[in-house]
Amino acid sequence: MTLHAELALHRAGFELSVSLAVPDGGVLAVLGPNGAGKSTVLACLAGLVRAERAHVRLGGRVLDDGDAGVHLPAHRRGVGLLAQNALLFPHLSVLDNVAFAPRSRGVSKAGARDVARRWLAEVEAGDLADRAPAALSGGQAQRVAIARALAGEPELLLLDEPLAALDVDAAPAVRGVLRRVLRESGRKLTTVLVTHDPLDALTLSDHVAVLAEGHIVERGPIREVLASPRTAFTARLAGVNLVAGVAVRTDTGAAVRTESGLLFHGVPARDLADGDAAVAVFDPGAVAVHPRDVAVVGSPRNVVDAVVTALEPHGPVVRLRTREGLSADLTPASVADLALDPGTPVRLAVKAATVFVHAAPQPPSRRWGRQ
Ligand SMILES: Nc1ncnc2c1ncn2[C@@H]1O[C@H](COP(=O)(O)OP(=O)(O)OP(=O)(O)O)[C@@H](O)[C@H]1O
Repeated sequence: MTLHAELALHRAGFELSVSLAVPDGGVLAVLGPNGAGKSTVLACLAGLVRAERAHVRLGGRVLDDGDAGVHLPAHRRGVGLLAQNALLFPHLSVLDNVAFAPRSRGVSKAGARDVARRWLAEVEAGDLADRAPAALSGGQAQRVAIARALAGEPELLLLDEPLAALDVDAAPAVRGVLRRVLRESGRKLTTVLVTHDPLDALTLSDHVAVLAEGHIVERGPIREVLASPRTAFTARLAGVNLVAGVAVRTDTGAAVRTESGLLFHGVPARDLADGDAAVAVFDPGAVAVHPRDVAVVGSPRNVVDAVVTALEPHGPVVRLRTREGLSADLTPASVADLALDPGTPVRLAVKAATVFVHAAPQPPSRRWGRQ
């Protein structure tokens, strides 16, 4: 079922205003920093929190229509919610936990158990049917919780950080199960997934919406959003550098002027206009690191003084992080040659040809100001 939702509410120091659409069978990942409003969006969709302005439609059904005073209770929404923790009923066996949802829809006890067995097999937990929840590992319990959510035959599945509580050994298997049940051909399950983990977003979803301070600041196919990040949050997810400011046209292309007056030169996107909020995006591999006291050779357009804060292994290279928020990738040999340590002052150089300048979202306060 296609989901259309428009939600707005405010709390002390927090305003939420989002509209989102997920096509029939689509998986939308909602990403964003702590406190951005991700769980609040899910709670509104699940009917657990009542937004001040709410229009939510699932296929032909209206779940919320603030103007008409419609607010369906959670149990009448046809929505399955899977949280970080499995939250199984401790006094019921695994089989009866999963059978609970079809039972509540009026299916006979034997029929509900058949449905439960089918779903347990689907999540590779058929052999756990007779266990008590207390006798399950975290990964097993979460698989059972997936089966329980799906046995209710929801039209909309809401996943709130479904892998976050699992250890690194258990998460991949459960991710694999989720991926399979979400992608199963012929199943038209519309899903909204809240996650902090870009890997979950990449492996489980088709589209992504990035939420910041209660507003969607980026959205689109996940690979496109990560390829052209417009906010620091998405840049960090994508592992690239991002410098924010205002677009300035130059003789050779464009630059971003930062709040401190620094100009960052690069190749402009086609739709960029002077004065737009803009970001300069570049790969840590494109950043050359020099000692502070030696003149930079060649003619890179962008030269920034920085101070090393951390050196981290990153595959075959070492990722250098700086107090100024920029990262650079170096070989271990260069780190040794340059005698780099936290606290070392350095000079970073980036060629304009490796920097992409494109429009950024307006800060929420400015957007509000215009409405
Ligand atoms: N029950 C509540 N009562 C009052 N304020 C709340 C409540 N729940 C959340 N908030 C506030 O609403 C804002 C959005 O919180 P929400 O939990 O939706 O963010 P989130 O993006 O899910 O964050 P996280 O990634 O940390 O889980 C935050 O400012 C939070 O402090």
